[in-house]
Amino acid sequence: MEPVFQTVEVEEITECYRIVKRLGQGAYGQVLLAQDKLTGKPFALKLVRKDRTKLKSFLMELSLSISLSEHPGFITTYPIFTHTMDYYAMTQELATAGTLHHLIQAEVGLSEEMVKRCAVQISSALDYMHHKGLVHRDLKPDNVLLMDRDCHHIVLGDFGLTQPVGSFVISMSHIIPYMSPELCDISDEEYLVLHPSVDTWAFGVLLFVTLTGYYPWRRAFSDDIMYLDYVYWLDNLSYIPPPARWDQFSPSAATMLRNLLVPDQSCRHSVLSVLNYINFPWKTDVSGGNPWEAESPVDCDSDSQPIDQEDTTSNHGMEADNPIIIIKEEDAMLTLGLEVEIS
Ligand SMILES: Nc1ncnc2c1ncn2[C@@H]1O[C@H](COP(=O)(O)OP(=O)(O)OP(=O)(O)O)[C@@H](O)[C@H]1O
Repeated sequence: MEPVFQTVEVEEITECYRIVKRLGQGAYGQVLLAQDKLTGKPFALKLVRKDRTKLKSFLMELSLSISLSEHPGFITTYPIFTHTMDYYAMTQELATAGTLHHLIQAEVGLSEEMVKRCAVQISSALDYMHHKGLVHRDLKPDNVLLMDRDCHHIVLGDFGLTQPVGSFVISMSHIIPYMSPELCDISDEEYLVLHPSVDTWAFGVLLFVTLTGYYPWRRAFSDDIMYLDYVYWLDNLSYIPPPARWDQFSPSAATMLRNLLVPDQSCRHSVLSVLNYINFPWKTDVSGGNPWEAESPVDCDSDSQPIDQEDTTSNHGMEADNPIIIIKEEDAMLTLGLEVEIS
């Protein structure tokens, strides 16, 4: 990839920027609200520690972020690479309303209208990436940045894990609820050939979370009872009621989600398939009869393998709730008036 940015080398980041506060903290660095010392313009400054990140990886993320900026569904990243003694830094447009994660109310979620607005914008952004041959790989509410609190304009950020379709992916050190079954299932000696359907799965989980305020499961793996309940339901749709929380969705929304959350990745529908359901209600109409009658199975090409089914009979029925946990570390820091330390 050709470098498309200007390089700035300074001893300390505060030589160029005035740090206002911390916006977020990641595994490899932090994101700060900063102001350009010359123009006073505010922006987000993403700092990554040099001792935890390879220069090549950082430049790859920077280049990808800059090139995706041309689409309105992605955060604008400015073509500047700053490095100090300890950090690599990139500058981005400020998402003034925070992230989707901050907005979701645990055990409640968001209004259907807002979720639909998000669904349209996220599906368009993901479809754009997929057509460029890229997989985001880290779609979750923390990486959906908001330009307004009503979600009329939202964008995707954080391309630290983004890779081309067909890349080899090794097992991750930790598993999160947004990871697809094939990602959760990579053993230490194996790798997965990356496909856009991992984003489709994460998108399905994100819609579930935003509509309910609950995770559907902790991880899409055979040791998770809620995931096993879901898989068991898929195989017995006509005979058993939906697992907990799924009864909050209208049959249309449940079909939409099941088509995204197909355990067999080759049967997952595209992210744009959600648009077919936009004009239908997504939450259950409690005044009606049983909306769960006459369910049809998940669509799957006739060539595709059937869903891998374990005997989960004994696991049927929920034992644990999974409300989402909202950590507002930066809010707490602000309330306490703590300084953001930065060299
Ligand atoms: N452009 C931005 N405007 C406002 N806030 C931002 C912006 N970019 C990131 N943030 C905040 O910083 C947090 C971390 O950002 P980001 O995910 O890019 O960093 P990261 O180090 O890759 O994090 P992680 O390791 O969790 O993936 C976001 O969840 C968000 O709260």
